[in-house]
Formats: sequence, C-alpha cells, structure tokens
Amino acid sequence: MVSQIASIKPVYKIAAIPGDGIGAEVTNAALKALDTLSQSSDAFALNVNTLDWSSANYLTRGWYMPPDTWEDELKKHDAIYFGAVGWPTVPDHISLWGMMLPIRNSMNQYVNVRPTRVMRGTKAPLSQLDAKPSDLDWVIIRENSEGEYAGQGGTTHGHANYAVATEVAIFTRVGIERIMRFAFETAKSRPRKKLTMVTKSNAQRHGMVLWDKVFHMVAKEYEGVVESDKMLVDAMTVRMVNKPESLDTIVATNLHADILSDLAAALAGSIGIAPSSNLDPTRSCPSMFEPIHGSAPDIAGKGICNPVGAFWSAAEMVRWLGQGKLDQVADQFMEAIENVTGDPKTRTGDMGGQAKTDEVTDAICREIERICHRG
Ligand SMILES: NC(=O)C1=CN([C@@H]2O[C@H](COP(=O)(O)OP(=O)(O)OC[C@H]3O[C@@H](n4cnc5c(N)ncnc54)[C@H](O)[C@@H]3O)[C@@H](O)[C@H]2O)C=CC1
Ligand SMILES: CC(=O)C(=O)O
Ligand SMILES: [K+]
Ligand SMILES: [Mn+2]
Repeated sequence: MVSQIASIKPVYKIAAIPGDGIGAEVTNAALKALDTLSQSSDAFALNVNTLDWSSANYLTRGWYMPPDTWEDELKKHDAIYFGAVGWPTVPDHISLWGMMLPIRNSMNQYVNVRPTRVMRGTKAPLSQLDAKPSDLDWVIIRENSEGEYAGQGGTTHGHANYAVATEVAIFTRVGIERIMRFAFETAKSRPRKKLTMVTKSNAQRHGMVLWDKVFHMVAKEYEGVVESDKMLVDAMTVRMVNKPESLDTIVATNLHADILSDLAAALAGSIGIAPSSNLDPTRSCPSMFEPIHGSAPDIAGKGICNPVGAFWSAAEMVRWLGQGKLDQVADQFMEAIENVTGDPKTRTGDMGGQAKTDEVTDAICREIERICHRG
C-alpha cells in the first residue's frame, strides 16, 4: 500500500480521527508537526484522510463509524492517528464502544505500548521523594484485545431495583501468550532487560492464575536474557511511587495497565505528555496511535491542552511506519519535543506554564525545522 515518490521517498496513507474535545485539538497540532517533519526531513510524505467520526456527528447521524464500511475504510490506510472519543452528551460506554474499542479489536491491535519517562522541564511529583528524573523510565505493555474490556456480560431487570449486571473478563491462552512474548521482546530490546508482570492472582483465581502460569512458561525461554519478576497490582502502585528505579518494562491486563499508565503519566509530570501505540504486530491491519488521555471536556475549547502526548504518539507512528528506516527522523522529532518542554515559555498549564496549545505547536514546528536543517 505504501507508494514511493521518485522511487526513494515513501508515502504513507493515514486515517486521522480527531474525535471529541481536546482529541480534535491535539490531533490538529500533531498533524501540523507531522507535516513540518515530513517536509523538513524530506524522508517521507503523508497522505492524510481526516474522518469526521465524533460524538457530535453520532448525535445527528446515529453512528460513530459508518456501519458496514468502516473496517474496509480503515484498512485502506497504513496507520490510524486518533485523538480521543467521549463527550458528556453521550454515555461514555456508548462512545467508547462506538469507535475506539471496535477499532482496537477489529484491527487486531492486541498490544498497547505506553512508554513514560520524565521529559526535560517536567516537574515530576516523584522529585519530592528524592527520585531523580532518570529513575522513572518505563514502558507499560498493555493487553489490548480481551481481559476486562472483552465486552462480555449483560443486564437483566435493568430498570428494577433488583437489577443484575455481569461484566465478564476473558483471558485466553493465545491472548496471554502473545502479549507476554511481546513484553519479553520489548524488555530484551531495552538496556536494562527487565520485565515486571502484574496481576491480581491472589483474589482472582482463574484468569489471573492463567496469566501467571503463561508468564512463568514464557519467562523460561528468556532465562539469563531478561530478568523478570511478578507483582500484585495493589502493591505495584506502591512500588511505582516508592521505588520507581526498580522498574523498566511492565506487562499487565487491559484494565490494570489502563490504570497504571495514567498513574505513570501523573508521576512523570502530566497525563498530557503520555503517548500510546495500539499495535497489530503482524502488520496485517493498520496500527493506531493516540495520546493516552481522553477528550478532557473540562478544558476543551480553550486552546490550553498539552499537545506533547499527541506529538510523542505521532513520533511513534513515524517509527512504526518506517520499520527502522525512519528512526533517525523520529528521534529528531523527540529531540524537538524535549527542547520545547525544556523551555518554560513553551509549557502548557498542566506543566506549570502558561503557553497555549498553538504556541507549543508553533515552537515544535520551528524546532523540527531547525533540527532537520542542522545537518
Ligand atoms: N482513548 C480515548 O479516546 C479515551 C477517552 N476517554 C473519554 O474522555 C472523556 C473524559 O475522560 P476523563 O476521565 O476526564 O479523562 P481525560 O484524560 O480526558 O482527563 C482527565 C484530566 O486530565 C486532564 N488532561 C487530559 N489530557 C490533558 C492534556 N493533553 N493537557 C492538559 N490536561 C489534560 C483533563 O483536563 C482532566 O482534568 C470521557 O468521555 C472518557 O470516556 C478517556 C480516556 C481515553
Ligand atoms: C479507554 C481508556 O481509558 C484508554 O484506552 O486508555
Ligand atoms: K486518546
Ligand atoms: Mn485510559
């Protein structure tokens, strides 16, 4: 699907789904930065197809994604760039199940990679506990296709005061094994070669126990290569705060990793800086890149949201698309991001500054141009 210009520069087709609230604001910022990066680096080009799938349009059209055609539509692209979905006018379970979760499921995006580290210029709450910025440098590998978000369950007597509802978590051997292998490979690729596996296998005695069992099985194959250990999720929150330097790569279920990654982002300074990659490691479907935060209705429309998590997600998209050939360009993008977070004048309110989203975006674009033209 990737075409070439003058037989050297790859052109990638991107489906951009800005979605709701600040999702749209940060997507707009990320697309500007990506445009600057592609032109300044001259290493790739993007053909961006923006899809108007949102809660506002759901309310008038009755659908988030066009029924029957959305899967084929998305599969025409090399990657998906996503903002966020969710707005107070639509129940959150309708919006999440109207767009984001079906995409993750249908596009075989069974891995969600969530790196966190303390970016230059960030005031991490952990520093009050004498932790150094370098003490927090983690990658959370989130199981993204089943577990607590499998969508199984139901409601009986929903309108009665004796209503019954079930929410069934699903853990499959195949699902666990593939996420464990991905996590061990990620840990192996990082300098510390260290993996911590998180469950709640004391209280939850079936699915979580299967997680432990498959983890120990896969761990044997990495003996002497990757150091690994196991934590219960409640104690894990304590370790993240008190001993951040003892962690590197972390693997956890859909729900646990969702929660732990918001905690990780807050410990690193702000939820506004954290990225995520929803990956189909088989590359048979487009992978999806989005900041970990939601639509933030409390600050939407004010032009003050932090676009850094969206930029970092965009850098990860470039890295994924390039399959090794665009790593240098993605690194230049990251260098630009940290130069901008490092400057107090270009930090948004969540990072203790006063800059507007547009000012940060302009600064990033200038920095990208400077870095790419430097040499
Ligand atoms: N992947 C997605 O599309 C996600 C969607 N949601 C949806 O988003 C809506 C709001 O959810 P919340 O629980 O409030 O989570 P949220 O992540 O949208 O916001 C939580 C808090 O963090 C702040 N925040 C988030 N991103 C920020 C940024 N870039 N810059 C500065 N501050 C930022 C917000 O202002 C808010 O105070 C809901 O409808 C929810 O279902 C939530 C999480 C992920
Ligand atoms: C839904 C949500 O909160 C997440 O994917 O992070
Ligand atoms: K998001
Ligand atoms: Mn979340």
